[in-house]
Parts: sequence; C-alpha cells; structure tokens
Amino acid sequence: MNAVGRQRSGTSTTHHQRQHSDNFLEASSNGRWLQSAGLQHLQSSSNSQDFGYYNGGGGQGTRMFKNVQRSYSSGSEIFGEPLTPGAAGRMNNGGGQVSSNEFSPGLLDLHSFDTELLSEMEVPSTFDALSLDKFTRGSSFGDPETYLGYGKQSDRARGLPDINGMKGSTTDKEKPSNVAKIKVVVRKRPLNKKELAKNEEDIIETHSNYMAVHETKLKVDLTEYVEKHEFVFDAVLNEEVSNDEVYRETVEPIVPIIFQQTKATCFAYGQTGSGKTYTMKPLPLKASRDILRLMHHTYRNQGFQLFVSFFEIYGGKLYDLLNERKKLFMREDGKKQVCIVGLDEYRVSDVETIQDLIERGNATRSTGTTGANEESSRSHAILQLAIKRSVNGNNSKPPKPVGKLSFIDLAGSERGADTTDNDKQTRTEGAEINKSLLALKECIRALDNDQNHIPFRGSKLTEVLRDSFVGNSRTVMISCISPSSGSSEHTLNTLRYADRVKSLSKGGVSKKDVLSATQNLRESTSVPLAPISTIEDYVGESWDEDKDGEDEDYYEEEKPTWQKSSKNDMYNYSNSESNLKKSNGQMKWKELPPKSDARLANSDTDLDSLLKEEEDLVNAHRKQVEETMDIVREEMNLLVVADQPGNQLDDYITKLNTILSQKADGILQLQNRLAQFQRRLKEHDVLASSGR
Ligand SMILES: Nc1ncnc2c1ncn2[C@@H]1O[C@H](COP(=O)(O)OP(=O)(O)OP(=O)(O)O)[C@@H](O)[C@H]1O
Repeated sequence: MNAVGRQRSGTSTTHHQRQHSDNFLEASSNGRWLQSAGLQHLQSSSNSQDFGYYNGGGGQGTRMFKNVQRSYSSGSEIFGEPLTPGAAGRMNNGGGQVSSNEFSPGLLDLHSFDTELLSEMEVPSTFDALSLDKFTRGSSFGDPETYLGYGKQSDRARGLPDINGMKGSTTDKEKPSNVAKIKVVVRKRPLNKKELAKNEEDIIETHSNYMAVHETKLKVDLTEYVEKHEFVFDAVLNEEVSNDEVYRETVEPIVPIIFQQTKATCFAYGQTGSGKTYTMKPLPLKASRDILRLMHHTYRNQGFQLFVSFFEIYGGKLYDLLNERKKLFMREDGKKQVCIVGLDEYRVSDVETIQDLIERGNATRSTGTTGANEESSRSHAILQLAIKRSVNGNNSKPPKPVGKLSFIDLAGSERGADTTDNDKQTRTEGAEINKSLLALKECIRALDNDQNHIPFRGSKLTEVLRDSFVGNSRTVMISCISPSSGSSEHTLNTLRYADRVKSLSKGGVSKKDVLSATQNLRESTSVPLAPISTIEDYVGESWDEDKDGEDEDYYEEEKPTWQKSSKNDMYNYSNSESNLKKSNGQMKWKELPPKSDARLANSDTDLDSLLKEEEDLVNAHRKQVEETMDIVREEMNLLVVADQPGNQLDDYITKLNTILSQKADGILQLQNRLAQFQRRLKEHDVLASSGR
C-alpha cells in the first residue's frame, strides 16, 4: 500500500459556501421558507436584478453582462495590451521592452516614504561586472540560517516594512507585513474570436471585488433556468484591465519584501486558454525591473544580487528551460533544504538580459515538446527571481540567499480531470496535475493559517516550492477565467478552487460574506408579508398524511419558477392566478386571516431562529457532500496512480468503501435532523395559522 493513498492532500470543491444561486434559493428549503412566510417577493426582487442584467445587456437573446467595475485603462486595450510607456514591443502578449531606466508606474508611490531615493546613478562595479553570470549549478534554495544572520522569525507578520531602515541596517528584524499573506485575484479575459463566432455569451458579471457567474442550466423538463453563483475575492479584474494593472494589483506590492528575507509566490490557475500565460508572461519582467531599481537605488552598495532560473515540471519530472530542457533532479541537503541539482541560475543586472532569458525559457517550453500548446498546458513552468547577498562584500564566496519571487504558470486545471482518459499516460499525467493542484492548495492554506506542518510533500510542485512555504512568505494567486457560457463549468471549478484557497484564510472574506448575506436575508424579513404558500412546498413527502382532508385550509400556490421567456429571453416570475391551480384544475384559494402586528413580530422572531437553524443544516449538509466528493475524487485519482504492477488496488477500494459508508452515516444523521426540523416547522405553522 502506497502511503500516499492515505494522505488527504486536498479538498477540491463541488459546492461553494458563498454561492447564493437564485435557483438554490428557489429550490432550497430557504427559498421555500421565504414562500411559506409570504416572502417570495424577496426571491422576486433578487430575480429582478437578473432581469435587469439580461434586459439591459443583451437584447435579442444575447446576454452580455455590463461590468460596472472601474476601468483601469483607456478601455481600448481589450485585445491589444499597451506597452510600458516608451517601450517598443519585443515580447508577445503585452510584455513591453524595457530598459533598466524605466520602472513601472506606481512603485514610486508605493515607496513615497523612501526619502532617500536617489536620482539615476551608476550601479556599483560589483553589479556591473557580470551582465550574464552563469553562477551556479545545483543551487540551494532558501537556507534560513544563512539569511544575513537574522534570527528565527516569528510566523506572524507585524508592522510595516521599514524600507529606510533596511537601507542602513542589515540587522533589521522587522518583517514585511502590510502585504497580505495570501491574495486571491480573479482575472477575466475577453471573449475570443472563436467564442464570438459560436455566439457564446459573456456570463461573467464583475463589480469591484465581487463577481457572479450566470450559469444556464436545464431542468428535467428541459426548460432553461439561470443559476447565479456569486463570489467575492481580494480583487476581480475584468477584461478591460491591462497587464500593467494586473502587475500593480498582484506582484508590485510584494517586490520590496523579498529584500527582507521573504519568499513570495505568484501563480496563475485556470483552464487551458483562460489567459494564464498571457497574464504571467509579463510579470517577471516587470518585477525584475522594479527589483533592479530597488537594488540600484534604495539598496545600492549593499551587495544584493539578482539571479534568474526557469524550469518546468512535466509529468512529475523537472526540466531546465534555460538549458535545453535538461532533466533536473531534486535533492534535500543535510539541512532539509531543497536543492535542484543541475539547475542553471543566471546572475543578471539589466532588464534586457532578463528579457532574453525569459524569452529563451518560454521558447524552450513551447518548442521542447511535440504538441507545443497542448503540452505546455500540461506542465507547470516556474520562473524564479532570487535575491542574494555577497558575504561582507566578498565576491569570491557564493552569495547568500535573501529572498525569492517565484512565478508559476500552472498546467491547465482541467487537465487534472484527464484521469478518465483511456490513454494511460494521459491518465497518469492528469493524476499528477490533479495531485499537484490539490497539494498546492493545501500548502497555501496551511501557510495562511500559520500551520507548523506544511504538506509540501504532496507533489513534486510543492516539494520544489518547499522553501517558498516555510518561514516568512507571501502568495498571490491569479485565477484566470474565460467569460464564455461554454466554459461555465471550468470557470466555476476555477473559482471554487480560488475560493477554497481563500475561504479558510484568516484574512479571507468569505465568512464575512456569508454573514452579511445572512444578515441581508434577516433584514428582509421585516418587509410586509405576502401570501403564504402551502407547507408541502417546503417539507416534502412527510407532510402528505397530515394534509389529508385539510385541503380547504391553505393556499395552493405553485412554486415560483424563473422561466425563460421564449420571446425576450428574460426571466419571469410565474405567480399569476393561472398558476394557482392544482394539477386537477381545481383552484385552491382562501383569504388569509388578518394578522396583528404583534403576531407578525413574533412570527419574525420565530422565523429568524428557524431560518438560522435551517441555514446551519443546509450548510452542514453541503459540507458533508463536499467532503464526500473531495474524498471520492482524490481516491479516484489515487486509484489511477496506484494502478501499477505490484500495487494492491483492493486495499484502496476497501478504504474508499469505508470512507463512503462513514459519510453515508453522517448524511443519515443529517436526515434525522432535517426530519426534526420539519416537525418543528409544522408546529410553527400550526401556531401561526391558529392566530397565536
Ligand atoms: N486578458 C486578455 N486579453 C486579451 N487576450 C487574452 C487575455 N487573456 C488571454 N488572452 C488570449 O487568449 C489566448 C489564450 O491565452 P493563454 O495562452 O494565456 O491561455 P493559458 O491559460 O495559458 O492556456 P494553456 O493552459 O493552454 O497554456 C491567447 O491568444 C491570449 O493572447
């Protein structure tokens, strides 16, 4: 039995804690509760928002969501990325050619407190000496003990980074902390020509750091409805946001802190074609430019040096992208430091050289394999900018690592789903990718929660990045998504992954969001009540025996549905009188007894507590299902990995069955709770209708 079989390295999601789908509201007992309480107009109002979007944005059946997010750029750069001012384009996809004298806008503002910024001056000779110094083979990453002789750092970030302090003192123990430990950003690309030609719709709505995915689904009777999935992230960048702005939002804030013994990682996650490479490609160059600026100005004469390395992980193996895809090996040294044996690391001191290296690596990545793009989306490309420092100004000794910035262009996330492919290699690759993406998520979460144990052994990717997960580190995740209706499933998977990374974060917004959403719902209960619907709308079969013979005592009202109107492609709330008929055509109608204000108040309080209880129940249930799905998915993945001669599949299957039966027990318990809840609901309704 392979030990990995027991390792729960990840929890990819099938549901989302913060999704409040209109459909869910309708179909869930929450929604039925609103109806039972006569609050279905709340559903109506939430739907009317959709109505507006579809009406306003689309016309003639085309749904194009209007993004109200502030446009960072002139708005004319949807497909053409503007180059850095003054730069002639040399890089594809928006990476502008830069000279060492041109620095990204914004950094000066960021460090406006740095009063000692000097005007352009010559770089000290130690930095000039080598424009391309192939420095080492077998670089050892991140030996904390060698970091400028600093003491062990606390895991907690504290205080603002003291750039000025750093200038004059190498014993400054202040840690950079005004930059969040983890930042999750979503970037939406524009619809591409292919999607436009296929008349695919833009289903992504963005507004500030909020976004919604409007997923069209089919009911069993084949009518369409739209499910709205809402998310909140640290930043949501729409299709009008330029690469410059992406840099400013993501990497720029972490550049200064890598001079302070911090390792930072920026990675792009998303399905193939969602814009990961487009997003990641310009970032290292922009970051190098700012790093060099800091080295040459703020930290000049302090012996800092910049090194570049570029490699990829493909099928669990490492290849050097700056040395003709030479195979690399990962080793742990005596101090448990990860060392990539054979990796070329280049010392650089000007932006042009870095640009050449990046272009060379990118070219090697795509031409080094047979089906270029196809294969590039199956590999993780890692570009590292390492800051080192010469020991006491002595250039004959290897410089000591100070900080590092890693850029990871991850394999297409959908590749992890290739585990069902018939081809064994594809399945194994898919399993490997899946494993690494799950492991990455786990490491980031552990990192963000200041956990002592970081499960970096979960995959080659996280092992390689081990030193980026220990000590003082920062992570920026950029989730790239396609706006098209045809990609909704992958888009939702990407957003759920991002949300799971964020949701357990101490600084995460999700808990707050759930709270405020609940709050909104509660506040809404104070608006006037509308007619009450039948109890069986929300309690299901168990009520059948009780309602026998009581047909005359309640309203019959069809559950409101969001029906797509064939004519105008809008969503209508079907609550007309014609809908109040039972299936036998008989109209059920009864006036509501008058209700006193006091009763309304009581009812509201009861509703509040019952609603809360039900929310807890639904959340608990959802969590159970999520966990089950995670386990099944992970185990399936491991089954694929285990499908090797000599491995005992039976053990895995037994284990899987045990887990599933445990989960089934959990779900049974939830069902019992639900039955209890239904009984209480009935009591509540009886009291309410007797005019308590
Ligand atoms: N924000 C954007 N604005 C304009 N074009 C974009 C944007 N994002 C991506 N594109 C374009 O979409 C196409 C696919 O993007 P890209 O190659 O970056 O996807 P990817 O996620 O890296 O795919 P893979 O996983 O296969 O490597 C490219 O032609 C790219 O130029």
